Amino acid sequence: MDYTDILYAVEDSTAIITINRPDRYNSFRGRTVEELINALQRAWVDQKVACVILTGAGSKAFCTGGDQKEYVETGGYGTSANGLWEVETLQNTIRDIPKPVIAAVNGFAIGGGHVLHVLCDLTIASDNARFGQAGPRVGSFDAGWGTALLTRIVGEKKAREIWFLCRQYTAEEAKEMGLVNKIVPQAQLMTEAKGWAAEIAALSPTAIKFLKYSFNADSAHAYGTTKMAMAALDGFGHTEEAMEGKRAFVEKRKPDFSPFR
Ligand SMILES: CC(C)(COP(=O)(O)OP(=O)(O)OC[C@H]1O[C@@H](n2cnc3c(N)ncnc32)[C@H](O)[C@@H]1OP(=O)(O)O)[C@@H](O)C(=O)NCCC(=O)NCCSC(=O)c1cc(O)c2ccccc2c1O
Repeated sequence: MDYTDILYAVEDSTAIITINRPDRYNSFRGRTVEELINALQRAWVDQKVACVILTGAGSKAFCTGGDQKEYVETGGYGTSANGLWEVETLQNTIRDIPKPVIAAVNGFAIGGGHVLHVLCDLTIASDNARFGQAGPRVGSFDAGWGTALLTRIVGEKKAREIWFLCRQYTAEEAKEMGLVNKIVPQAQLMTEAKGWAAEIAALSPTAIKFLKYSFNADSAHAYGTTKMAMAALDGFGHTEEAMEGKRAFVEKRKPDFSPFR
């Protein structure tokens, strides 16, 4: 597959997947999601690869979730070549790939982009990183993994705060919540992430695989909620309420959800 929205490289034993849409703050559309799944599958089968780093191009954003401009312009995020919108498959692939995935968060991890880092096994953040959910502000909800795993990491009250208030949190605040393993200056982010990946590469891949699957098994029940939420979003995304949120973002104004209470 030729990539337009991401970059893929293998350095030593680490696959580096970079979302490459900096002009859209590395938000994703159907094509991006399809390419990310393909890249993760390449890393999955490549025997040289022990670990994956997921990051974003440029200095502003790791990933800001669904491409709101695309949605307002075209009525959707677009699909894969097979006609499916495969974000659920992307999320499951991050969980299922038997190799650790390290999020190297180099700026905003917001909305569906925040959920991607939550799904990653480890998160290294640059000192300018900002974390948060945005769904309720733009008429969306990336629930399931996005709520259940977040709750496991930060606890019920904080997870509800993150989703219900749509605030942004600094790298330090995210680390205090347990969302981040380490913070480094932005210039050192990839070196640090590659260092962690190299440490993992020196260990038994089979032990790592079964440990990852063991961690996953303990939260696997949330898959059902993810399916329900994604199916519900299919219907909700085109409602006037949801479109008010998306249009407001693109038009750079506050949304008015008052007619929908
Ligand atoms: C990330 C921000 C907080 C940054 O704010 P800041 O003020 O610093 O910068 P700007 O807002 O001016 O942004 C700079 C520039 O980038 C463009 N941009 C940023 N984010 C996006 C985006 N998500 N889509 C498209 N474009 C984006 C922005 O328009 C500016 O461009 P200019 O041309 O004007 O210079 C802030 O940008 C922000 O809040 N961004 C939006 C975050 C957001 O709402 N994300 C989507 C949430 S919904 C979602 O992610 C989602 C996930 C799923 O998995 C789904 C699954 C199934 C169905 C639906 C899903 C879904 O909706």
